[in-house]
This record gives sequence, C-alpha cells and structure tokens, in this order.
Amino acid sequence: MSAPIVVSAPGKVLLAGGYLVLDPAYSGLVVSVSSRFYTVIRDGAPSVCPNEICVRSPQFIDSTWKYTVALENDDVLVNESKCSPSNRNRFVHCALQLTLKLVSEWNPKEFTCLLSRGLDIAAVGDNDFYTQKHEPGEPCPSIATLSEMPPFCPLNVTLSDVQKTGMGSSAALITSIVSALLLKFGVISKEGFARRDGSDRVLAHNTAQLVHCLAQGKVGSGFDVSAAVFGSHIYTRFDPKILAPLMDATEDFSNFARIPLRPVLDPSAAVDQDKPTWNSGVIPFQLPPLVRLVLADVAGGSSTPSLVRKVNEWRSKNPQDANQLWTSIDLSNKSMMAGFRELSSLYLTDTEAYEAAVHSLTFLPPSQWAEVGTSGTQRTVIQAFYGVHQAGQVTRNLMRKMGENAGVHIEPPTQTELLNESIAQAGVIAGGVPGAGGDDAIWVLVLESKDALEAPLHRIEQIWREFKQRTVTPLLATQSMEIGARVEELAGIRGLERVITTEDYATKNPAKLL
Ligand SMILES: Nc1ncnc2c1ncn2[C@@H]1O[C@H](COP(=O)(O)OP(=O)(O)O)[C@@H](O)[C@H]1O
Ligand SMILES: C[C@@](O)(CCOP(=O)(O)OP(=O)(O)O)CC(=O)O
Repeated sequence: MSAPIVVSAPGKVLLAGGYLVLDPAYSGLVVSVSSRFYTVIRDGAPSVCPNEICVRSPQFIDSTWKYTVALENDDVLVNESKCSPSNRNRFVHCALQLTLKLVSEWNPKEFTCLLSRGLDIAAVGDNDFYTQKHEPGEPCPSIATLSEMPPFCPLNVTLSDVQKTGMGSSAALITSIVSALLLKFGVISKEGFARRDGSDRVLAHNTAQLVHCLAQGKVGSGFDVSAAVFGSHIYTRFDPKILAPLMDATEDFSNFARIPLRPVLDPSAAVDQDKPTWNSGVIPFQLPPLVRLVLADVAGGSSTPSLVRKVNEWRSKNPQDANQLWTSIDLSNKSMMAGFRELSSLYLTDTEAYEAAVHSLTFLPPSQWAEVGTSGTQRTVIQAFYGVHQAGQVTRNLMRKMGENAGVHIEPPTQTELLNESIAQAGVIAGGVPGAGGDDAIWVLVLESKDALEAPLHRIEQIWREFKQRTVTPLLATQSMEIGARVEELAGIRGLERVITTEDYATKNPAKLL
C-alpha cells in the first residue's frame, strides 16, 4: 500500500476590494489565514472496491459519498453511487469528475492501474471554518478557550446543518482535493508543487478554479481559490471567458466528459492567440510586523450571491455614479495597501524605532495617533499607521454608501456599531466587514503588545464579549505566512490521523478527545 497523500489549503479573508475585484480593472487584498482544510488520500482496498472512490467528512454525520469511475471510449465519467438526493455533494463530485478527466488526458495508461485499488479520501477542516456551538448559559468561546479545544472537533450535525464562518470552506476543500489527486496520479510532483510560481501549482490553481466555478454554477472572481493556492496576495481576477466553453456541463456531467480540459488548464499548453489566457494577477503580500489580524464570527449570515446581484444591478443602472464610487474605493484600498508596504519596509530600515512606535500606539486610540510628539523614523511609522487607519475608515464609509445606493446592507447598522466600538480602542488600527460584507463576520487589525493584559487584542475581546446586539465569537485564525496549499505529513498534523480513522467520529464527545 502506498503512503497517504495529504494536502492542506488555507481559508481566506478579503480585507479590501469586495465587489470591485469582480471587475478585472480593480484588485483586492486577500489574506490567507492559519486555519486550513486537509485532504488525505489513501488506497481504498480492502474496504473500497476497484474503480470506486469513497469520500468522507468524518466531522459530520451522514457525510460519506461514494462514486464509481467508468472509462468508456477514453471518456471518464464519475458517477454517484447510492446517493440520496438530500445527501449529494456537488463540490466533491465536480472535483472528482474534472480532476480525473484531466488525469486521464495526461496519463491515460496509468490511470486505470492507479484506480484499481479504489481510493479513500477524507476531507477535514480546522475548527474555525464552522461556528463552534456552546451550551446556553455557558460563556461564549474566547481565543483562549478555542485554542484548548481538540483539533477537528466533531460537529455532531450534517454538513447541511452546520453554520459556516465564511472563511471559504469550499475553496480550501476543492484546492486541497484537486491538488492531492493531481499528486496521487503523478500529474504534478511534490517538488514542483512546493514552488510558488511553478507550473504544477498553476495547474492545480487553474483546475481548482474550474471545479469551484462549475460547482457554484457561476464564475466568481476566484479570489478565494487563488488565496487557497497561493496564500496572501493582491488579486486581480482572470478573464472569465477562459472558462466559458466549459461552463455548460449537464447535471450528470455526461456531455462534459468529451471536452478536452488540458488545452484550457495546462499552463504549458500552446497558446492560441485568439483565445483568452489565464491572466489573473497575484502579487504576494504580508501584513507588516507586529500587526495581528483578528476575525470574529457574527453568526448572522448573509447571502453573498444576492448581495452581489443587487450591487451589480445598481451598477449597471447607474454606471457613472458607480464608477465614481468604485474609483474612490479603489484609491482608498490602494492607499491602505501602500501604507502596509511602507510599514514593512520601515521595520527593515529601523526595527528599533518601529518597535518603539508600535509600543507607544498600543496605549492610544487611533483618534490620538496624529498628535503623538516624536521625530525621525518613529514619527514616520506612527504617521504610516495613522494613514492605514484613515484609509480603512474611508473605505468603510464608501462601502456603506455603496450599500445604501444599491439597497443592501454591506455594513449593517449593528456591524457599524460593533466596528466603531472596536476601532475606537487603544492599539486598534482598522477593521471592516470582509468580502461582500453583511452579517457574517468582521475583521480587525490590532497592534501586538508584549503585555498580555494591556494588549489591544484583550480589549477587543472584552468589547465583543459585552456586545449586546449579537453573539460575537472570535476565531483563532491569524494571517498565514505560508505559501498557500502545501503537502503535509499525516503524523505531522495533530489529531489528523485520529479524525480519519475513528469510527463515528462526528458524534464523539469533544471533551473526551483532549
Ligand atoms: N468538510 C466538508 N466536507 C465536504 N464538503 C464540504 C465540507 N465543507 C464544505 N464543503 C462543501 O462546500 C460547500 C459549501 O460551499 P459554500 O456555501 O460556497 O461555502 P463557503 O462560503 O464556506 O465556501 C458545501 O455545500 C459542501 O459541498
Ligand atoms: C463580493 C465578492 O467580491 C467577495 C465575496 O467575498 P466573501 O468572503 O463574502 O465570499 P463568500 O465566502 O462567498 O461569502 C464576490 C467575489 O469576489 O467573488
């Protein structure tokens, strides 16, 4: 039996550029986070039949999906077997159908042989991807209590009943499944995949984008898949025309099996001058030192597609006003990104002055940052932090205006109240509603402090605990410094082997897993 293949991919948060990033004329700032999705592929025999693939999500009840792979006249068809209509997983089905079809075009001889033992695929997500329930009367989870929970907590509900936190579970899931399958079937190599810009990673990206679009039934901007593959970056979308010929698959994929994928997905395929190419922009990005990203699940829930539809409707009816607003938002977003870059380079130029400036700002609310009396690099650092704060506030105002114009709550009033209170605290730089906004979540950037009790993070947690209008639960995730998707060792990830090997894991008592 061959060694398991394990690939993880991070979740995301779109800090700036929501809606704008759907248009290739604008960019978005997407931060990939420390919380990750894992796919583990093992040979399936003896419990899985030849040419059968069993996909399981052990954290959930009733979450096993079985597929058979048929190869007829060189066409690959992945069929759901014994799936009740209420228990289907279109994202998983699309990932298998498209990736195996690509594999068969790449490696037709070995394809059948590699499937002869069947495959067992387990997919699990870090706790942050799903709202963690707490008993009525018990205090809401804090960062400290969340970090004491067992990894991959059993959720004791079905996948359709779980509440998601908006960190991009489907993009991270698809990226990890697609990459793990491409590795398993030898289409890409571990060494090639480890390189940031190598063709192996780009092939995994292109395939994951196609799978995600087809599973969602639309071509979104793709920032979430891009972050899952490449990590944090400034993203400009690819031309949606590249996927247009592949987007009209039937529900059972039967006509799809005949369309060659390699010419569209392989970055090394010959370029046809008349056809669109994968032209997305990915400029690597990191938050400056001593800046911590904090996320909170607001457990309200908003529908991104319906927000996007209404904003697009307004934009197409009011092109002039919309373009003016878009330009102002874009300028403000760019000023925030430039501020981050300046801060990172100031840290390198004079680390001591940077650290001293950060230390002084942790005791002051941003409204007082402009008046701090210092000189030299320390002053430049303080001004740059103040500039980021101001840009963050301008973007929030303009995004609210966009919501008012389009008749949707991009930053609903309770979120405004929560963010205003949070951003008024000493040592808090900026905040906002991620992505499309609504009632899902908020992000806040705080300065890191050596003194835990005086830390801005501590103050933020207190504000969130005491907020009356909504249950605000912090998430554990911070910015990930990793490359994006990566190959893992099964034994190197705490709790991973246990979640994929324990019977009825979903119903286990989390306290007994500690
Ligand atoms: N642990 C999991 N196992 C299998 N499929 C999952 C899992 N988590 C998410 N998914 C898939 O992703 C879909 C959710 O996608 P979506 O609603 O776009 O959420 P998100 O915004 O988190 O990406 C689910 O319906 C399911 O198909
Ligand atoms: C509006 C958008 O630009 C950003 C949406 O970001 P979210 O993070 O809100 O997305 P979901 O994870 O799907 O809820 C749409 C897009 O870029 O596809």
